[in-house]
Amino acid sequence: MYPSTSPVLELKQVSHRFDRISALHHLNLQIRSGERVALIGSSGAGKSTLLKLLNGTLLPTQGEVWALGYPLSQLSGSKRRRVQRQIGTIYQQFHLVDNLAVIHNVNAGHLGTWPFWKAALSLLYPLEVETAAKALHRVGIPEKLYERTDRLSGGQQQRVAIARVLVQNPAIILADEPVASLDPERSREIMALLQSLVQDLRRTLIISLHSVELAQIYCDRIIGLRHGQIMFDVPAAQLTTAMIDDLYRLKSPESPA
Ligand SMILES: Nc1ncnc2c1ncn2[C@@H]1O[C@H](COP(=O)(O)OP(=O)(O)OP(=O)(O)O)[C@@H](O)[C@H]1O
Repeated sequence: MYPSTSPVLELKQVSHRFDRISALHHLNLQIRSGERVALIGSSGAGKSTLLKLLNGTLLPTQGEVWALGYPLSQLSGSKRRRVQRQIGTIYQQFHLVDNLAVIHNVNAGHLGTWPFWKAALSLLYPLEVETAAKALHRVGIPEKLYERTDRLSGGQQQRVAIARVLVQNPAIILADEPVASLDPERSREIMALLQSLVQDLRRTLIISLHSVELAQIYCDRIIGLRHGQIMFDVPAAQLTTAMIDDLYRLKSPESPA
């Protein structure tokens, strides 16, 4: 069992470059179990890159990312995948298979643990129906179990993506702008759902958001990223207008007017 006092995610002097673009520079960060952390900052600040480093989709070009006590870049493929199964990710574009019934998309949460034959069989005769139904019930759309996914609204599709993560049952949930495609009311509903799920299930949430307001309402810690660096890392209640203005300012102070 992973000790609850240790950080569940840790970045030690992490930098990441894409060829000539330096996306993140020398980040140091610790995230503890149960925290709800929002990443905010302008387009291109490095939020998605940071989330990809945290779930091991990308390995840093410098430094080390530790997840649940393991240094990701030093793990063999199978060991890294085992740690990655403990980290579920939700995306802006849902990443669902449109022409399949909802149950198959929810069951995709088992793909990290099911052998190939089981996944293939389940496409013909859905397996673990009760688990999928429970997850859909938890996200508020139990009646959609056998509906074709592309017949659902954007908000409902995001609920399916969240149900898939529930089935995966990870310790950590990452969300990359999960409400960016939704209207304000649907955005608040999805944020409230994520907040209640991670609280009830005692999970950790790291979420990138374009809305500072949503970050303040639904998260307890806010990290501001600017040009690949951490500008601030504060409890949500301590975020000030000046900090927000500084974060989204178009020019840096040293730039000529
Ligand atoms: N695959 C890639 N190849 C090259 N450059 C990349 C790649 N992915 C991201 N970048 C660059 O890295 C920097 C950080 O991008 P990133 O997507 O992490 O920002 P972001 O804060 O998530 O932006 P947004 O809010 O628009 O999603 C940007 O300069 C971007 O152009």
